[in-house]
Amino acid sequence: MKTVGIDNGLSTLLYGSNANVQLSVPQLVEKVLERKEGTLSATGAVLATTGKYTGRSPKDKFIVQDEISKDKVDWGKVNQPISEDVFDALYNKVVHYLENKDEIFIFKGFAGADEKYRLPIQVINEFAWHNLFAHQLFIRPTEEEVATHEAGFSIISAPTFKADPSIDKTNSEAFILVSFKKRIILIGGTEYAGEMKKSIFSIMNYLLPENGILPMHCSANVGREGDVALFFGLSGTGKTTLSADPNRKLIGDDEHGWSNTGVFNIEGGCYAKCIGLSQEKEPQIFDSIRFGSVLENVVLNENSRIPDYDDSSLTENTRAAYPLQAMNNIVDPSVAGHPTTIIFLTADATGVLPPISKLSKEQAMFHFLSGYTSKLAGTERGITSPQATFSTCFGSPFLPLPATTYAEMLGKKIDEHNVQVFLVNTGWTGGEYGVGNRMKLSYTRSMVQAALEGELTNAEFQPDPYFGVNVPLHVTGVPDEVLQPKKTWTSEAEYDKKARELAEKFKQNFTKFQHVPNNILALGGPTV
Ligand SMILES: Nc1ncnc2c1ncn2[C@@H]1O[C@H](COP(=O)(O)OP(=O)(O)O)[C@@H](O)[C@H]1O
Ligand SMILES: C=C(OP(=O)(O)O)C(=O)O
Ligand SMILES: [Mn+2]
Repeated sequence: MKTVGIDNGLSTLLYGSNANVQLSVPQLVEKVLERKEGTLSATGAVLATTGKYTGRSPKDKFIVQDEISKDKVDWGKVNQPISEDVFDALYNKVVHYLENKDEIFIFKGFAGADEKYRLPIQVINEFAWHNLFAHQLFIRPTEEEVATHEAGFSIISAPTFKADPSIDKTNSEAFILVSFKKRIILIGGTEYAGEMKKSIFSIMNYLLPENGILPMHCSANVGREGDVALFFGLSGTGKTTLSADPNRKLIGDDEHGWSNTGVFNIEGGCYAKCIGLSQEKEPQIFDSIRFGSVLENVVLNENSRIPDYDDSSLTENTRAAYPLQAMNNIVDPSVAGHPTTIIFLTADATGVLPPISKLSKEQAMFHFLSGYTSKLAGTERGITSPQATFSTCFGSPFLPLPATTYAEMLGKKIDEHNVQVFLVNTGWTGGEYGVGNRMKLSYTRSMVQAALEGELTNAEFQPDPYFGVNVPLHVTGVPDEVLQPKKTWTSEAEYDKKARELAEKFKQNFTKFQHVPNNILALGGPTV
């Protein structure tokens, strides 16, 4: 990908005497312990807590509105504008702040596993553990690549620098600012490491389409026959969990690009939610949490240093960050062919969407643009129980361009490669949130397996009475009644009421897509 070398006054940070450049994992672990930023778990993972900000803070995220971004970005609540002056003033303060620290940490690497499209990035951190996170999550360069590395985008992260909204014109003490002109992401006031990875994803969502590549908020894996599957979904819907499959090689757990030759991971590591994690239910993830992994807001037993994954006292959004290489079943480098199956994951808190259904082309476009799901507890600030949301492309917080840009690209690719698309509800069953329960993970896994291994190709289907999507009557490993939401509710009348309400919400939400062809709603939307 085309890149520009940036200096932008960064040289005082990059070449300052306090700069620790490209430390190795063990060196970073030592730094974390020496600086008392974190502690060590029984398996050698580094544990850090993040204080007040234990999830992303969307209200504190801004994009600089300048001549480059002005007419491209889909401005609004997700992509809030700030002026160049505001950015520059904060930028100068943060650089000055970091110049005066005893030590800072710099990682150079890449975003994008396909060498043709990769973006050289550098991450400049106040915290050693954040730099370790960058090392684990982004793509590591070889020694030769470091020597010639010229960053095309930089993250500067100074969590202990707090903005003053009245002077700095931010929303709070925390800020995540992106300048496409200066090619800088400036983060302050928050210690949540996820801001770094998701802001690189956000800029890739801006840059990749310029090269004809579709960026996607999805996980990806590949089966024995080379069959690639994508799992789109908002946070907590199961991208990471369901893509870690002993029968399939992992490509990546969260962010991918789809080029003319196939899909590639944007990252080099995974960032798994680990609340309730157990070796029995999620062995691949559990066993990847080893030396140098980062555990964020996980509580350890004081003595044994064994993580208590059931402890949500710091947040529901506890996380583990580890490199792909920590898993034993991966594609390396994370590049593969065109997908044959796409799964849209939704966590429906109303419990009316069927747990698995097959979508027509129009239904696929309708559901991709709708992006109906729930925000689950913890990932975003202020969310403490599932909250229904329509998140375009199953990733609206990360999309600088209009949703239709991505949807049109996806539609073309689905046609061109004859991809089958399923909608999988990993959310509630037997009633809405509070009454019913979350779908059993083992059932969801069986449904996914059926979709990926051809069991559903010639299966018997019945259209859902409200959404028209095709629901299979049988799936190996799943009781038949689980497949029909109505049969799982104690009151059929209650189910009908909720389903109708949700269908209405879908239609209401879709009115925002004025320029989308009518047949998408007519043929792809609710049937009531
Ligand atoms: N039926 C289900 N399908 C997928 N995940 C489930 C299911 N039921 C519970 N979970 C839990 O929900 C969480 C999904 O998180 P994760 O896979 O990290 O989501 P994402 O990667 O999309 O953010 C995990 O903690 C997983 O154990
Ligand atoms: C890290 C995040 O998402 P995911 O759960 O999809 O990894 C996030 O949304 O901050
Ligand atoms: Mn994930």
